[in-house]
Amino acid sequence: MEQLIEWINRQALSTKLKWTYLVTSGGVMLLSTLFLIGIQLYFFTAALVRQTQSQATMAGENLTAAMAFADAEAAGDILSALRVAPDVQSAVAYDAKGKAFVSFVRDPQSPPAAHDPHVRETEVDVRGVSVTRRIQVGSRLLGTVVVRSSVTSVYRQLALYLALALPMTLALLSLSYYALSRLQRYFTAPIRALSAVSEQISRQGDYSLRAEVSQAADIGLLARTFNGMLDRIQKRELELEAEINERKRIEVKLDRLAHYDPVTQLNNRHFFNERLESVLARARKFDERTILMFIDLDNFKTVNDTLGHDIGDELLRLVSRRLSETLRFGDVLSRIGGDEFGIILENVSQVGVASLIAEKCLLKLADPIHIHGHDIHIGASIGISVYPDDATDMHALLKYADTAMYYAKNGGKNAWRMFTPSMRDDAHKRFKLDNNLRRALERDEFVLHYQPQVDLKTGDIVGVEALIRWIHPQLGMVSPNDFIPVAEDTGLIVPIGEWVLREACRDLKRWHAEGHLLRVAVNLSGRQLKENNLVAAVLATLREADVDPCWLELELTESMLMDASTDIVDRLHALTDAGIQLAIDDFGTGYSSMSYLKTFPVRALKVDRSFVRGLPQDPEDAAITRAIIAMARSLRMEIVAEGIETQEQHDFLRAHGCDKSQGYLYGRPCPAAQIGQLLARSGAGACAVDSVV
Ligand SMILES: Nc1nc2c(ncn2[C@@H]2O[C@@H]3COP(=O)(O)O[C@H]4[C@@H](O)[C@H](n5cnc6c(=O)[nH]c(N)nc65)O[C@@H]4COP(=O)(O)O[C@H]3[C@H]2O)c(=O)[nH]1
Repeated sequence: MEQLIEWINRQALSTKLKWTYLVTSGGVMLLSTLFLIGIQLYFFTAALVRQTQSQATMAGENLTAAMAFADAEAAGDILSALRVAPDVQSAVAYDAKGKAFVSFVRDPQSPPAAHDPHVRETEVDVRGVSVTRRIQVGSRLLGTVVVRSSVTSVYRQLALYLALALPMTLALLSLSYYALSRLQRYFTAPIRALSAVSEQISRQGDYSLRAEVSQAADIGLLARTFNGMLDRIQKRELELEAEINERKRIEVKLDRLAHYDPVTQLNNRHFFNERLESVLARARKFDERTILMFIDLDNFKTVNDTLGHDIGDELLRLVSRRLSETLRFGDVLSRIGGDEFGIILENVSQVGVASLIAEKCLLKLADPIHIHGHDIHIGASIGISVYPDDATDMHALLKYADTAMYYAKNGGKNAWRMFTPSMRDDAHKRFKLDNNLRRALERDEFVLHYQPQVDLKTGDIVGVEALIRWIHPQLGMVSPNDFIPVAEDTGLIVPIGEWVLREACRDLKRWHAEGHLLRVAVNLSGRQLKENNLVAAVLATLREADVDPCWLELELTESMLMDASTDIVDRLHALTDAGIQLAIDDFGTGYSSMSYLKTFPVRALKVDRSFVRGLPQDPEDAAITRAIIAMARSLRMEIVAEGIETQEQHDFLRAHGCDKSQGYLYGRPCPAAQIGQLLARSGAGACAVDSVV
């Protein structure tokens, strides 16, 4: 039963309805047929009873004479006459004592109708009808006659009726089944269409499909509601799709931003570090060698500032293309900083490969790069560290490659350097310096020394150069050559430079107050020049110390001017407009082109001591020094020579028209107090140095 209910539940609604109709109508038909059969049975039996009664009555009347005369033969004939009635099975005449007198039996096998004075005159059972009639003359009873008819004919007629009714019922049921199927298909077509659409939607996920709206009120409403629901789902789906697409786009963009450099389309530092980590993990596992290279472009800043950022960007693109052309498939090239590139060479058999690749890179970058009519010469400084030879730790490898690159740059640029253990000590020292430098200012560990500058014509001290010294509590006196580059890298040079200027102005004010009118030269670092408030800060310091700007000379290097942006040029003009003098330090070592000198409001050139060293014997040094002095004259600039150690050098420079000199010959850098004593010895005004002139 449960299985049947389950089966019914599984059927479609249309099938259930169809079978409900069929079972109901089939049941009704069956019941009405049974009812008709019952009625038929009743009427047929009643007719048989009536017929048997009349036959018994007639037989009783006809038997009266034969029974009165005990004429068995005549009585037998009368009963045999009942043969013509097909339903009569037997007829028996009994005498008054109830003894059978004569009988008629159609079928000798079946028993004749028995006489029972106690039963009713008419007796009906399932096999037949028995009717008993009295035979009497007047009030004298002669006997009884019992006629029995069979109900076979009744059953036969009913069977005939059934034989006709049953096929008819089946035919009607089949017909109604067929008609119901057709009707049901017709009526349920909109529902099926609706479910087909919903099934298609769920299969294909296509929410643009719509159900056909039927005219039937209820299903039409259902279809309209269904379509309305689809409208909303489709709208939501489209919104969701747009939202997902937007999200994906942002994710891709963020991923690109996180891992790619938009200018060169190379991977960025973030990716580079991630990749290096995984490459090193692999190298560790398979005992492989990995090479790490840092490439820093030389002079990129100059190009960027002088030719503009568009050309700078294009230059980076072309450089990255050239670098990738030197590498093989699988090597990693990333832009890890403004003008810095990083290379990872995986699974390298020999360390020598690193130098080969570095050479190839330098060679590739040696050819000028043509951009918008400009021929740009760009070199590079390359630092190399090797896993596991130099270090096994990723951070150490990165630091060592950077240190080696720093060495390549400091060694004259356009070169490569492999990391060496001595560099490690240096890097360590730099690191220590960096940490200590931060505290040096607070702990007042800096002192200022001054080196006299002498007028070559008069021999008077006309100025001093302020040179910083760091008295480290453990390391002792640390050379500015060691800590100034670190201070520049870390940005600490800005507060340190401010301190130097403050100190120098204070000392100068004292000397001026003592009547020694001299000028102080202060070194300015490139980092300070980039500070927006440089001019304001310098003028404020001068104001604070009550020193006229004309007594201050700021020393710049050629490289600082070569890299100068328009902002910096404006700043330099603002300084000179305020009355401050500008001098170029270490002149002659940086750039071959002198044309930039016209752009900047420079008043003095300081000939680098490397040219002075060979004077007067070295013809080349002599020629260069003469040329520099001549050029300065034609540009109406003052010329100052550095590093004068001998009388011959002094004489040569004086003879060739050099204005001022500075060097150990006149005095080593010394504390302000000593300079004060030197000035005091020479009396008021500019003082002459005794040892020379
Ligand atoms: N062999 C030799 N050397 C001589 C002679 N005369 C002077 N010198 C040295 O040459 C350097 C001159 O300074 P510089 O070229 O500006 O070069 C300076 C300058 O670039 C930088 N520096 C020093 N003080 C400061 C400062 O306050 N600020 C900035 N930004 N840089 C500074 O450190 C550099 C080195 O300074 P110092 O070690 O004091 O070295 C000084 C000085 O001691 C000589 O006759 N022979």
